[in-house]
Amino acid sequence: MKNAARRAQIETKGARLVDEAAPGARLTWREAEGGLAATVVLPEGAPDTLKPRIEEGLSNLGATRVLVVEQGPARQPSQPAAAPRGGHDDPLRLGGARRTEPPTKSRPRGVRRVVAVASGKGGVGKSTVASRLALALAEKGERVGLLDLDVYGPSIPVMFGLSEKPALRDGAMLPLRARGLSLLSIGFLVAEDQALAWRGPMVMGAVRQLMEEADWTGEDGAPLDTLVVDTPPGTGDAHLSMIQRLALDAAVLVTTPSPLALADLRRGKQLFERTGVPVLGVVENMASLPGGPGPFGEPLSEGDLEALNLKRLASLPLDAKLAALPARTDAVGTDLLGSVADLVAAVEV
Ligand SMILES: Nc1ncnc2c1ncn2[C@@H]1O[C@H](COP(=O)(O)OP(=O)(O)OP(=O)(O)O)[C@@H](O)[C@H]1O
Repeated sequence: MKNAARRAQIETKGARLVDEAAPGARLTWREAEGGLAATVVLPEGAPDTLKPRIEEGLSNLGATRVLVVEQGPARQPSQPAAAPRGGHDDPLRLGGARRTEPPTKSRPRGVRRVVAVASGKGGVGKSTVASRLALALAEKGERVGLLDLDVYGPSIPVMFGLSEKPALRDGAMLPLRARGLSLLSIGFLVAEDQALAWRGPMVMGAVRQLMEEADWTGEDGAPLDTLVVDTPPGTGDAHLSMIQRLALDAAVLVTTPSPLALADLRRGKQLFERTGVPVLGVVENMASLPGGPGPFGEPLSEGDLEALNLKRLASLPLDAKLAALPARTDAVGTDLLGSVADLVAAVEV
């Protein structure tokens, strides 16, 4: 916003308005759409009537965009993000080159529990595990959503045969439905082959929209029990910046048993724990073929996992049924993740 005096006026009046309406709420501003966008985090348990009041008040003051969210359950404070730097770890500069303040964690609207599925490298089966885990939770009677934030290769649209753009309700993006799941993907907002060509801030804008401006509440008004998040592969700044913005309740790591897996697992575990997110353990993928080890060699040893203080949650074989799209209506491997689903369903929120 060019006019500094006007900006200062909006910020001051906005701060007073939020302070009076909801003492203890946090208000942050950022430049957006040629003006000022506001994000307000209300204290846990704030009455629902506050949100529209604050949205209207700040819009009337001149905010171009207002997002009001409720604080998730208390957890360890997160470390500020490492300085964004681009380069190998962050080719899209998703770290947010212009960020000047630590990000605010937000809990997606209409969601009780958020679980990330993550891997240090691409192609290890993260989306395969995320989609089967979501279906396995749904088979257990949970209301489940799957959020695909994999900017490097969003697979959910193809996996579930979806190509429509999400509808909007009161400015919030509504998930699509398939196989009993609520689904949103970066691939619904941008064609898969275009995602990498996008400039970093544009990609981050789409990611933010999916994380903060979606409403997962069902048509009957009930929230999701669990939102499974398929995160982009990696343990760099891009990843850190993304997970710092989501109020995650737990994470599941996915790996193949390659010699480099241990270093990846260590980095992945550290990344989540640095931001106060408990890691439930590891799903080892493509770990075996009938009668022997899989293409990546022997499974990870108990000793190695113990040294990392990580539990093996499941060990999936290289199997055509896991290569099949989860949109198929017959069983496609959810049985293999049943115990992981039990563990996730037991995560207290
Ligand atoms: N256990 C398995 N058995 C057979 N095929 C598998 C198995 N796990 C994954 N695949 C196949 O391997 C490919 C990569 O899997 P997937 O897309 O899940 O990996 P990813 O880690 O999410 O990759 P990306 O980082 O590119 O998103 C897919 O074609 C998938 O069907």
